[in-house]
Amino acid sequence: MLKLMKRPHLILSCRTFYVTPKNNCEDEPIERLSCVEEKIGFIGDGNMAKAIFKGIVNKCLIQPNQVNVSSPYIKNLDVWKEMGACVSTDNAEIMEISDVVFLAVKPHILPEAIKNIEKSPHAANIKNKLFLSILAGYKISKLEKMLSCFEGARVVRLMPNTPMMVGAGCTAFCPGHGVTEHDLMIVRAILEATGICHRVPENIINAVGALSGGGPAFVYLMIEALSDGGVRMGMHRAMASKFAAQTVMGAAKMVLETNKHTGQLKDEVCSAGGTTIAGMHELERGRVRGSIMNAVEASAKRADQLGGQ
Ligand SMILES: NC(=O)C1=CN([C@@H]2O[C@H](COP(=O)(O)OP(=O)(O)OC[C@H]3O[C@@H](n4cnc5c(N)ncnc54)[C@H](OP(=O)(O)O)[C@@H]3O)[C@@H](O)[C@H]2O)C=CC1
Ligand SMILES: O=C(O)[C@@H]1CCC=N1
Repeated sequence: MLKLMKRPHLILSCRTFYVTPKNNCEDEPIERLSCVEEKIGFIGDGNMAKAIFKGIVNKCLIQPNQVNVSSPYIKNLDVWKEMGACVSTDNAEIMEISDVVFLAVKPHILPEAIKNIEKSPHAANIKNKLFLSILAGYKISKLEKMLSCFEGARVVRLMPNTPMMVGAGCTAFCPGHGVTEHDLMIVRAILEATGICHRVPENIINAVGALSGGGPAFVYLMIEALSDGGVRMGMHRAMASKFAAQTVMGAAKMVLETNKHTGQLKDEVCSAGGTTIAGMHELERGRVRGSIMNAVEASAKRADQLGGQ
């Protein structure tokens, strides 16, 4: 609260929530910001950076001109300029002019992306930055070591997903050393404006990445397969795809809003001797459950490899 006294505009825009801690969650009662005044930078301008940008701008948490973005090819940054962001091919410049810096490159690119920044003329002004890493696999200790050349650098490791773009994201985060209460307020403001988030211990972040970080891809495959099945049985593609997506969204809402066990919800659809149980039998024969569990396990193990653990 002491820090907020110096920032009266933030006190005016605070709401207080309490999130009940659950297994694997380390959520704390904390004041919430309804707008973020800091400059937000993205090192890397790919799919995930765009999803976060669109998600927070759509919710008016920030204005587009608060955002700075860098990546190697100026032509690729035109789309960001059109959206109102400030762009550069110089990662050091974007770090200098931003308060909060998303590290949004592919994991194997990070060393190259920050390699020469220390020697750049901008380096002296890269102080007291909050770095938000969305990189799969990279441990906080490794990131803190890589960024230790920047005075006052703090790191929060996040595992987001692309549905943040449409306000339906799902992110776990884990703060590193020296992260302040105000840093956490910024992190929560960004993540809650774009979906749900929970603070977790770092040792489960790779599991989260496998389930919800990459999970949308698994679900798109399922939607496509449902749609293909509908087409095979005579539906037109456009209708089949729309019905498949709406069905997945409806089923997800039932799980989230009825509080019923998924097994019970499944039983409520399967009539005795009916149509759905005939389809369920095929899915079980195809070992769909085991395949999905294996997919999550393989993704989590790959994240361990990417992080060199
Ligand atoms: N996609 C997802 O659903 C999720 C991704 N993540 C993580 O997010 C990170 C980014 O993934 P994603 O957005 O999918 O990847 P993308 O490939 O879409 O984006 C990476 C971006 O980094 C740019 N880039 C390449 N080299 C540099 C450099 N030296 N300096 C600055 N920028 C550079 C690329 O530019 P160019 O294309 O011109 O090479 C590209 O725009 C990854 O670490 C991933 O693990 C986490 C959760 C979900
Ligand atoms: O596929 C990947 O490596 C990234 C991390 C989670 C989702 N996409």
